[in-house]
Amino acid sequence: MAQSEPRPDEIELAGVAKTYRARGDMVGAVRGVDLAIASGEFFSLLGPSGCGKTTTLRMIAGFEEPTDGRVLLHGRDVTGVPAHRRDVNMVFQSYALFPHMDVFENVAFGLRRRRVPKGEIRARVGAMLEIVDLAGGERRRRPAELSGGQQQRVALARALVNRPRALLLDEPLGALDLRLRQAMQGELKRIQREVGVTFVYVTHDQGEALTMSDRIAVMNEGRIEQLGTPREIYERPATRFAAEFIGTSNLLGGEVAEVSGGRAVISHGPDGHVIVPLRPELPVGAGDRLELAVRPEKIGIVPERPGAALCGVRGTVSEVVYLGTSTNYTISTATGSDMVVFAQNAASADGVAVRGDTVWLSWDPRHSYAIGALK
Ligand SMILES: Nc1ncnc2c1ncn2[C@@H]1O[C@H](COP(=O)(O)OP(=O)(O)OP(=O)(O)O)[C@@H](O)[C@H]1O
Repeated sequence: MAQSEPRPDEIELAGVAKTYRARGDMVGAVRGVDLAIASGEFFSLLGPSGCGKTTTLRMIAGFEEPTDGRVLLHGRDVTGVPAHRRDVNMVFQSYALFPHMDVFENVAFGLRRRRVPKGEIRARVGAMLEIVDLAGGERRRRPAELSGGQQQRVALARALVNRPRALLLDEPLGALDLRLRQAMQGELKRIQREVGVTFVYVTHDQGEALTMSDRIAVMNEGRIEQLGTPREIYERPATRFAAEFIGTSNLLGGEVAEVSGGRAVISHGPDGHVIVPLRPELPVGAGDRLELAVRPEKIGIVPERPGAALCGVRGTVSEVVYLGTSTNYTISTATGSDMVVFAQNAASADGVAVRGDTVWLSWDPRHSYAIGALK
């Protein structure tokens, strides 16, 4: 069989920057973003408020023009091409549904405007309402007669019925309460898989990005701090910002006592030590000061000092919070800093430790990751 041509990336940003002028000040909203999103990918832009996610999305849509750099859609340079001539659609947090039209007409609107034949409209809208699970009596209701989640699904159906090559979603679940938001996360993912359209998803919710995305770009102050799969980003955060923004991290630091076999050993307190695998892009020698992180669920609480092959940090239990399936422990360590441990409440884990106990924290060095030099 002949090998198929590699498909061009669906969306490509090359050196894209956006500077706004606001009351005489120049605001660097996006500061040189390079990324390539593949066809059919569920791609998230994740970061805190003001980091430039929405501006990046609006430049892909064509609602904003970059100050610098180029936007390519399906291999074609569309910088300067107006939004309505780009083969992408956007879904807003506010849904922007027509209040006087019922569900069917809201979804059919774009097709009617493009003078698609009536029979085809009926078939396409009907099929789309099936996909978003609104094919029953809801199809004749107006937006005000629908729940938030149902309105969200109408907005989604309306955007997808035009068969865009990519759908851009700006915090689409932001207006929903927690339970509905979690239910809709699963729904959105299912719909995306079913229609096979590229999704670019903006969110400041790390849990949402981790559960839904094929890949995530973590943004901070207009730049991409890290780009990778949810697992890569969670297990190997490249920077202190990524380590702290996504999940909970214990940050430790100190002077490197020894480097061997691609690992650095750092003393911790009078009798503890931490071992950390080194990354090629982060060269470190004995005497350098290094910061590293370890996730709370990777750490075990043990009564005795662990062997030299494991990391071992001594401390006193200062807080125990029982959460049903797990217990969170806070440990004041010998260097005075606090560490957090999440322990599953398995049958064998009953009463691991109580407040005031002196314990050892132990973990496999594979779970320590170096995040940068310490000043
Ligand atoms: N039209 C504008 N004029 C001036 N500054 C703007 C404009 N739009 C956005 N900004 C600024 O650009 C920066 C990035 O904004 P952007 O909306 O892209 O961030 P965001 O990550 O989407 O934030 P949020 O999650 O709060 O929506 C912010 O500092 C914002 O104040």
